[in-house]
Amino acid sequence: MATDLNLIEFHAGSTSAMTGSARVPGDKSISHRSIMMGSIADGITEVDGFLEGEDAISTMNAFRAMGVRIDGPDQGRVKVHGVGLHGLKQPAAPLDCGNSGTSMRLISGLLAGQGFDVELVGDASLSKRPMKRVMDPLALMGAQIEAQEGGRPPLKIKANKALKAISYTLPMASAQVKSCVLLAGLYADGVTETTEPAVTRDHTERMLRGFGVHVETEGPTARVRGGQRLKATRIDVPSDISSAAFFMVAASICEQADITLRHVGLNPTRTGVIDILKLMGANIELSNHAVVGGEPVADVHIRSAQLKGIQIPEELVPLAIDEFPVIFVAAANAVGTTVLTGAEELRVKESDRIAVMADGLKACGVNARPTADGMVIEGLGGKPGLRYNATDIESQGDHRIAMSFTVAAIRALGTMRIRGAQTVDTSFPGFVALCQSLGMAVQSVKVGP
Ligand SMILES: O=C(O)C1=C[C@@H](OP(=O)(O)O)[C@@H](O)[C@H](O)C1
Ligand SMILES: C=C(OP(=O)(O)O)C(=O)O
Repeated sequence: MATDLNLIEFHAGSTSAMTGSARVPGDKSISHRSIMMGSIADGITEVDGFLEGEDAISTMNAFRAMGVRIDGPDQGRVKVHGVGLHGLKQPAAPLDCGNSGTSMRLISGLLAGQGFDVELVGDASLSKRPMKRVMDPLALMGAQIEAQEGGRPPLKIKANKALKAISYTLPMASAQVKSCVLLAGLYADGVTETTEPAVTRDHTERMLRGFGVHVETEGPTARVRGGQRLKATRIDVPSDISSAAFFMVAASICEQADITLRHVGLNPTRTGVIDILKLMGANIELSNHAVVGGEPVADVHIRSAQLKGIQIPEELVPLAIDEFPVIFVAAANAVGTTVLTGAEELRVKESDRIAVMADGLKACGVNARPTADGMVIEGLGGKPGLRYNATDIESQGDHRIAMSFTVAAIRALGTMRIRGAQTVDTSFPGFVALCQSLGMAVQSVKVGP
């Protein structure tokens, strides 16, 4: 996708009331993994609630190109006809991971131990993101991978059917790196072990177990023995808490809001955003708790609240890593100062989310000071009636930037134009319709060819 072009703009205006209930689309992390594991399983895996966003579709197309039959998606239903642990075939062309870091990093782990050469490419944003973090452990396992200057995509992976098991301590808190090594570990001789410096999302470990693989976890360490076969299963994908987060903040900062988000995935390695918003004084209640396919879910009820600035606890950072763009919007509307530290990973996402959010908030009249590993934001919420300036925002090829400023517009003085907003389809197809259904004043306007 041409992420640097302005094809779609969102025109978002102030909103004083939000009501209703909604179900946001399926979890992106779980959707990717359902295709990857379904593809190398024995038998047919049926998936419900699959995210029909471009990132998950990139993963789907990559496995189709390696000979896997995948039916759907049809209203969230997908059938993956697994080819078994050693059944993937060499693709005829490079695999296009689009905008998706998860696709490139997890697939490189799965493909490091295959009997064929393969190349992984991505769009302009993905082509700037660091891949050395997965190349280093895979090289220790004996994989041969070439990248561009500075370890950037494209990645060329050489055929190699003799991976060695390793014991790897991750230098950064990254579920993508952990998952990459564990997936490569399925093809290694012996037990592969990862140790993470802080808790990160554990969907890979949970889903591997769902496919009958024995994964041992002990504190920060996960272990998998190579050669275990995966048995096809059913997967019910919960709604993505990262997508729900936009409405948690929207309803919190809106003057009169009372909304419910249904069936949201509440895996404890993902709920940092709820903890952070509650520390800021948000009015969030959970009900209808259930467990689907090994993942906890619940309905999330949010009402308006006067938020206050906080020092964000560092241990919550990896548990809310994708939600910081919209947490910054919450902070901009709080009373007092919010300080984030220990979040340098935000600089290597689809955009540099510290720099891009600070620039956008400053253009809105908010005092936002970026730091090397976070941000200091002086909230405007304490001054009754003070609303920030409406302004134009560039999404910079980053879906979460586009959606965060759509939420920010709730308290803008006039209409905000969010440029390059087509990128939202990577993780949240139907975003604008869902905003409208809850009462937000936003339009999608086609401006490009
Ligand atoms: O494993 C995953 O599905 C993801 C892990 C996180 O990335 P990192 O591992 O780079 O922190 C997150 O930002 C990304 O959206 C999805
Ligand atoms: C960082 C993200 O995704 P990915 O790394 O898969 O591109 C995200 O969705 O915010």
